[in-house]
Amino acid sequence: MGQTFRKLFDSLFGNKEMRVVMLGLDAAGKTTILFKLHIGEILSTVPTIGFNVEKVQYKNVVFTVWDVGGQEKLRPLWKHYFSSTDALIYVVDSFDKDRIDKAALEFQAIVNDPLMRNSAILVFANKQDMKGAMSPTEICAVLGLGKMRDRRWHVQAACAIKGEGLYEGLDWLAATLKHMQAVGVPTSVGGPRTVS
Ligand SMILES: Nc1nc2c(ncn2[C@@H]2O[C@H](COP(=O)(O)OP(=O)(O)OP(=O)(O)O)[C@@H](O)[C@H]2O)c(=O)[nH]1
Ligand SMILES: [Mg+2]
Repeated sequence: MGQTFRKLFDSLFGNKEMRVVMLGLDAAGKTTILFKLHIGEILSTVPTIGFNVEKVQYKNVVFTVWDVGGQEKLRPLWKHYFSSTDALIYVVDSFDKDRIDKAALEFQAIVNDPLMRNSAILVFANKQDMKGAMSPTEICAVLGLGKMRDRRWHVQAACAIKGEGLYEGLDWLAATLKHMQAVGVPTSVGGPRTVS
């Protein structure tokens, strides 16, 4: 009986736990976003060697966010974080025009991986405070999102150091994941993760 109530409560209020992997080239702003979401202030960040992981609760959804270092030598490790992942947060430095094509290539490799074929995709077009930064529409075009008709994706303008756009992005993610689960669309592929 208790279990039944619990299930009813969860289905009404969406007390869900979601696994999210946050990727992007080095210096895109991933760790800044994680810190800002979790503790609401910015500590200075150093390039992540390996990963940071934090639980962030927002709108009855507990996001376990894996923030994985983005340096070139670390990118081959990204795939170890794909199994059982419900959502990808891909962070782009909108001011780094020199590396936007590289960011797009890495993005395509992630979203085309069989283990990521169901995951919802939130793109943060970060560093919008920088004069001359690419707009979310430009980022959307370069990443090739317009062609991805069978996926749930959203590009969110953000400025991580000021915290702008971050909760709007999570709003979309929470609503999208809840909707996918409510209508029975799978969000993840694979069994329990092996990397800890
Ligand atoms: N101007 C500006 N700088 C930002 C913003 N977000 C992050 N930064 C800066 O970008 C630099 C890199 O940020 P990190 O959060 O460490 O980047 P990362 O994606 O975690 O990098 P790796 O750990 O190497 O993969 C830091 O100096 C941040 O202060 C932003 O919105 N605007
Ligand atoms: Mg980092």
